[in-house]
Amino acid sequence: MTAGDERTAIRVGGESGYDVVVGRGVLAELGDALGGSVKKVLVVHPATLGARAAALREALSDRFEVLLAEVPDAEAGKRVEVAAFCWQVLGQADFTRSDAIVGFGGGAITDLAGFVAATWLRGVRVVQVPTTVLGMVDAAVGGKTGINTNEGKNLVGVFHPPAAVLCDLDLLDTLPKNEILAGFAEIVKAGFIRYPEILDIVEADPEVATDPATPEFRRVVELAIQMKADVVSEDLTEQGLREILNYGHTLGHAVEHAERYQWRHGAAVAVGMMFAAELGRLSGRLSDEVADRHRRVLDLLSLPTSYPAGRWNTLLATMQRDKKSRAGQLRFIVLDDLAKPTVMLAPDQSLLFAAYQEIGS
Ligand SMILES: NC(=O)c1ccc[n+]([C@@H]2O[C@H](COP(=O)([O-])OP(=O)(O)OC[C@H]3O[C@@H](n4cnc5c(N)ncnc54)[C@H](O)[C@@H]3O)[C@@H](O)[C@H]2O)c1
Ligand SMILES: O=C(O)C(=O)C[C@@H](O)[C@H](O)[C@H](O)COP(=O)(O)O
Ligand SMILES: [Zn+2]
Repeated sequence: MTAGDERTAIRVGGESGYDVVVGRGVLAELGDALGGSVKKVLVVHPATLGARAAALREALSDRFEVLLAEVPDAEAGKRVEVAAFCWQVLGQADFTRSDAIVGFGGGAITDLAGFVAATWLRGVRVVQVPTTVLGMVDAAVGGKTGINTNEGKNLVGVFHPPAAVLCDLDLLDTLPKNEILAGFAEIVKAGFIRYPEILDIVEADPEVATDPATPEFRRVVELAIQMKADVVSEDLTEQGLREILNYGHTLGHAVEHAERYQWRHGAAVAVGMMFAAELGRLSGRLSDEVADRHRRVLDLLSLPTSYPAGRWNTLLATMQRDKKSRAGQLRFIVLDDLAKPTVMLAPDQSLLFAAYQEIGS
């Protein structure tokens, strides 16, 4: 790993291995990443990135026939109607199995584009070009694709690894600060479950850590990607180890659903990690010191650490529908210590409620 400006390639192993490339200007590698046998390319993007998507089409046009699909922003794009719109575009353009899709946007877009690629003709090539911090460190890596339903978050999806992930840090120049901070929730997650060095860097100076121009930013981004790459290399389809990536997500997804997706995913995960830390503390697994560190680090990043106390019943009902719940039993990732995540199966209702009271506002 590097802290400088050069290109880094982080390998994801498994049956169909691929590189996650990080650096400035790496978008120029897209043509090669798509590959020589591809003829047509569909770039899925939100309106915010319309001008950049048009420039991308121009840059690729000497090698490929490039189509653009502008889709609704953020969670509004992760709907079956939007996937159907993309399928229609692919059908009308006679896309074959040797053509490819590019997800060009934040995590919502890469989830949608990956899902469309996984389902079109039972699976075509996808190259992910994440344009948010969250997309780079988490969503675009690992092949988990999906859309939401009225009942909950990511309830429909397929594991479909990308052919490559290009994280061009130049794309972050236009990303608003609150989006950078939301992405840091997943980076902090990587800090708690695998690389405490991330927490040290954020605590040392959160301004420096969250500034895409600094080596500290590059370091935490690469550590988070490395963590995810290692985990999904070992367990693509979440038979075991991969579950740790859900730290903070059981409650986090329920918060997103309760807020009708008006909260950033990262903000909801921040609250979810606070809840998981309290579950760990109250069950006697986690020290006060590590539990308290959650609040300190998330506060430094201006991420939320509490949620209105009266919403428990709604959140509980949504958590029961989460895909981590099995045979009616809730599952949470909790910590025994820093970098020691484990599964807590079917915790007592009174423990859950007590943990929720601790984060209630
Ligand atoms: N598949 C996975 O493993 C995985 C992992 C983590 C999160 N996710 C999913 O990712 C989604 C959240 O991703 P997100 O936080 O990137 O949100 P997002 O995709 O909604 O993007 C956030 C906002 O940033 C804007 N934007 C994107 N790139 C920009 C740029 N370069 N400049 C200016 N604006 C830009 C978008 O238009 C959008 O309004 C959630 O749906 C979550 O479930 C998936
Ligand atoms: O890649 C994973 O696995 C994760 O759990 C990463 C999470 O950050 C991400 O939000 C993921 O989409 C959640 O997965 P889900 O299966 O709980 O929907
Ligand atoms: Zn997440």
